Amino acid sequence: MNQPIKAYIKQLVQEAVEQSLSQGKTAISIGRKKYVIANWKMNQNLQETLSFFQKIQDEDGVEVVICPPAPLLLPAHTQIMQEGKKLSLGAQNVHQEEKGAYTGEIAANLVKEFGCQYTLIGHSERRQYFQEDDQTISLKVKRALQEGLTPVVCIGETLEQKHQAQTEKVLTSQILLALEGVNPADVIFAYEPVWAIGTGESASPEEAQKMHHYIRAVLSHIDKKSAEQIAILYGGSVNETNAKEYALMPDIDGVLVGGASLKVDAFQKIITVFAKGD
Ligand SMILES: O=C(CO)COP(=O)(O)O
Repeated sequence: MNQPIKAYIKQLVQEAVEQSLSQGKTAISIGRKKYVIANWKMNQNLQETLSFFQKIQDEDGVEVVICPPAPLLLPAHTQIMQEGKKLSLGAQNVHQEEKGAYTGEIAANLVKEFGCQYTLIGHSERRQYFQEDDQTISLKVKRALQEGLTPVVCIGETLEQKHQAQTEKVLTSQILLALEGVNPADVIFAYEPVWAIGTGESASPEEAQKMHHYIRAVLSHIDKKSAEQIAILYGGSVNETNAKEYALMPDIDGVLVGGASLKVDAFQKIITVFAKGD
């Protein structure tokens, strides 16, 4: 990273920390749309998917998005249409190019055609196992928007970065690079501390709120109005028992759920928590 960007990030971190500390609470915490998003990762087969969509119920006041593995998008879409439910679909990843010789990759326009309105971008598992860096993620965000998909950009620090007190710096850099050349209002962010994913060790609601507030403070440096509107979701070991505590936090606008989204009953309870509000 070049020096001017580094200096800019440092200045942003300082200002955002000060703003975050001085306000304590975000002024505008109501009126934002709520989201409950399921990330099935590489789980569920066709039969399990059809059965899930038969059983799961939409609820007013919350946008429910399911992100199944790519080959299950079309059957899921068909099932949702048949059931007439208000459920949305998201891809777990899309490629940054429109089309071409990229064996095994997934085109954004194709998932859109298969009924997706959303796509996850930059999940930590993509960053870790598929070497996705912030530059690639930035291109993917642009591609998703070009194809009419809403990107759900995943950001978060590793355990090592947390221990080195790097969290704010990491998040700031991830946010700035993801939003390069993009209208922030078109994006959803998911704060997923890497150390909390699939470990059963979730960030406490207070800890998550603090980071969400920080993320919103960084966003307000880019565009104050958008920052008040952007949904910031928490992800990392969310389940039907702890969801309520996150829902009570003013800067947490929903959750991105892995393991607990595979079980209809658990996931339905999480939807209800966010539909009812606090
Ligand atoms: O990675 C996640 C969602 O994208 C979180 O996974 P878990 O809910 O299984 O921790």
